[in-house]
Amino acid sequence: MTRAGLCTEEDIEQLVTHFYAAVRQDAVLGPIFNRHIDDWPSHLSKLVDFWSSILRGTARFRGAPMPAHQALPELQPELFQRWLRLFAQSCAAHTNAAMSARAMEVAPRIAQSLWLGWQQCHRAGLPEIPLMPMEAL
Ligand code: HEM
Repeated sequence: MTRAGLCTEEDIEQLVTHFYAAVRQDAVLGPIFNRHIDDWPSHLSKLVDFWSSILRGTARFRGAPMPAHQALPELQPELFQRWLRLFAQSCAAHTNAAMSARAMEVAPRIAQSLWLGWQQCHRAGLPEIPLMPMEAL
């Protein structure tokens, strides 16, 4: 299967829309996202580009996730874990199981990398706090 054959743009739009609707309703993550994001349509469009680049190899994404997350002062491992649990729920609810499986391989690795980068920025010299493995969430 080519990478573009894994899923359609519509599949990705559905996943991103479902996930960020859940995020915005989440008691803990919702207020953080709503504090930092003024323009939701533009955020969702950027996230569709992000996942399209990863899952379909379209190379459309032009952002910089590491500095964007390092600029969020309130990040903690529990927040990444909560993000991953919600993302897993949105993936499980999607009709394209192959796409969801791939997204769930990639998302924990990106979360780990963003959390490591955040700690290097905000906890330099302190012991690294690991994220819990996905199976334990
Ligand atoms: C604790 C968990 C997370 C929180 C609270 C969070 C929050 C945010 C917020 C508020 C923004 C917008 C920043 C801005 O435009 O000023 C953002 C951007 C973004 N997030 Fe997250 N995020 C989390 C985890 C993740 C993970 C695990 C991924 C990927 C798997 C991800 C992917 C992205 C991407 C691609 C952007 C756009 C970055 C850019 O503008 O270049 N986020 N996130």
